[in-house]
Amino acid sequence: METLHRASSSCWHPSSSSYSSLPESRNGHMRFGLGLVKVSSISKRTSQRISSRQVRTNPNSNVVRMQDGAVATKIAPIEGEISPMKRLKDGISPTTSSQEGNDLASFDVKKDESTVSITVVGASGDLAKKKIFPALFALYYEDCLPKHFTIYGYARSKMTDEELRNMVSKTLTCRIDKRENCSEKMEEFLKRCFYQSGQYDSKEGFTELDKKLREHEGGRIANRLFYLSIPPNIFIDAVRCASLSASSANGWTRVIVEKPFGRDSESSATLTRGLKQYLKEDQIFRIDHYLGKELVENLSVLRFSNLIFEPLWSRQYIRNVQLIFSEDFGTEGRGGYFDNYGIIRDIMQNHLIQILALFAMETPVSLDAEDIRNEKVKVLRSMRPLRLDDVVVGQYKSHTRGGVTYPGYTDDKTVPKDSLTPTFAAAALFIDNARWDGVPFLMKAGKALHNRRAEIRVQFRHVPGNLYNRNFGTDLDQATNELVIRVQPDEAIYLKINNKVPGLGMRLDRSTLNLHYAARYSKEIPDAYERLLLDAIEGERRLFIRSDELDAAWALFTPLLKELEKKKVIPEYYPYGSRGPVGAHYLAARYNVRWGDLGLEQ
Ligand SMILES: NC(=O)C1=CN([C@@H]2O[C@H](COP(=O)(O)OP(=O)(O)OC[C@H]3O[C@@H](n4cnc5c(N)ncnc54)[C@H](OP(=O)(O)O)[C@@H]3O)[C@@H](O)[C@H]2O)C=CC1
Ligand SMILES: O=C1O[C@H](COP(=O)(O)O)[C@@H](O)[C@H](O)[C@H]1O
Repeated sequence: METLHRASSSCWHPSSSSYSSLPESRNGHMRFGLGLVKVSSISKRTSQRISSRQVRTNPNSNVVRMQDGAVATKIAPIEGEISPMKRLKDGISPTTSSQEGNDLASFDVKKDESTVSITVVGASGDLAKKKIFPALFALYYEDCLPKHFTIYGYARSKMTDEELRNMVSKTLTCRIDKRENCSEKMEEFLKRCFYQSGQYDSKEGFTELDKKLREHEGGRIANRLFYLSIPPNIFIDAVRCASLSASSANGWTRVIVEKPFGRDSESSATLTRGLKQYLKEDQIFRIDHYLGKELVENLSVLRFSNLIFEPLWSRQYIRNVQLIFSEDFGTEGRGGYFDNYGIIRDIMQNHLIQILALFAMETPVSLDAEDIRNEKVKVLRSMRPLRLDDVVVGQYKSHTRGGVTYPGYTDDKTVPKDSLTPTFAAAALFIDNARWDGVPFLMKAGKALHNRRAEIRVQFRHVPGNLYNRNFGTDLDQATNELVIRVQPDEAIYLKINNKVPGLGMRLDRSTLNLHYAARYSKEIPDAYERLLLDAIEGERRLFIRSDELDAAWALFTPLLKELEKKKVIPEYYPYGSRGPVGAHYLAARYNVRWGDLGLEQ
């Protein structure tokens, strides 16, 4: 039996729909969540053991990966599985049909007959060099890319294939824990990278690209992924030209769109309308790279696969939730972009609100993308739009420390001297539904602060009638439990508890139950872009933003953003490298909240 994907223990990918123990076997096929799987390249002995293995599958992919790296193929559409016809209609690669000795139409993909071409539009840019090419190489190294794949860089800059390879090679690294054959793998990878120069609004440029892609595809089923790594004002031109001149004729065509998705509700709706002139919603993959971060993905696992958290996950036990993002560097080099957006659009309206939605959503019907996104939208639509009163904005100013002078935001040449753009914001948000009524969700995001960190802090209520109250002194808030999910750096999940200090007396102290990833797992954590690129290749939409989610998120922030601009609200200035404006503390105090990241022991 053919193996449809190079079996690899590391490319075991958390695609959505099933995460279950393996199902019963029938004629060599395993009952599997939404469909049947034919287990390929698995010995009889292995298949007997298989039921104890955990499996995940992607509803739009025929490839199913076992936890131990073996590979199986979904062969029959049952119980809501996407039919081969719908796959064709949706632009998902068609599959060949062969009877498999049962009454269900088999649709094994012949891997040799399909290719994936990934075109990085804006290949000469910062994001492409910093994130996209390195992530593609990491996927290649991990054997996660299909057998037939080609990578194209597309941009206006004149470059040869060799020059692109040279540029890309400077950005590639191997994981610390996996260096075997690294340079060999890099060479192989680079040979699969090519370049086409062209304008973003030029059908000719994309027609030329199409011609070259077709040569590489060699008559196979051609699946094409375009990654728009370009400034937003040219998104629509590029999509128009790519879709009209370089869409796949017989496979799927998907487009990854980078943020910003507009500046407010209106511009976002215009962008969506523009994209939908040329693409169907299910071809659009709006990326929010925070959704690809390991601990953000883990949020649902933490909540829904442990008994102890979900019962506490409501207003009944949670006093407040804090979403904190800080960077210890300014906007250096990106001031031009940033000044038009500011921290609320750059971080809060997307990364933090997405985390909040995942954190607060009800249990989805299943792990399918649409079920999860439906629940996220409900949360967003249950929230109150932000009021100016519930927001504090700040901007960093120059600061000299240890003989070094750190520039203020407006010292950047690309930023107007009188700019009021916030580089820091704190906000109190509320979800008006039964689960979260009255619970403040506090957000804080800032650049040029004292550290680089992204975390979720959940502060629990006081223990009613606590027998040990007198051991805590007067500050009872200090004695409540706090769950911290540290997204980065140094990923960890820890729970602050009260504990008796060993000894004959009765002294309590605060301790932590700590799941520190570096200590627990030896494997390096993949970059968010790796996960998201792999998802896009596999047609998994769970970690991408649907247009109604985007609309709901903008509806929360647009009135505030307009008011800030109309009233020309002056930001509170804070020194580069500080903890940010003190206004953030007053805001929190209004809701009886103390930021959890300020204490000595955090
Ligand atoms: N860089 C980052 O860390 C992040 C970026 N993003 C988003 O990703 C996208 C790409 O970002 P980034 O790589 O930093 O962008 P760049 O400014 O580096 O632009 C990418 C490429 O687009 C072309 N380009 C730049 N400006 C223009 C213009 N005015 N008109 C036409 N073409 C232009 C250039 O290529 P050429 O001249 O060769 O055509 C450039 O190399 C943007 O939407 C950005 O907002 C999102 C998150 C983080
Ligand atoms: O989207 C953005 O994210 C980065 C922070 O990403 P991280 O993965 O390095 O935490 C931020 O610096 C940038 O301003 C913003 O556009």
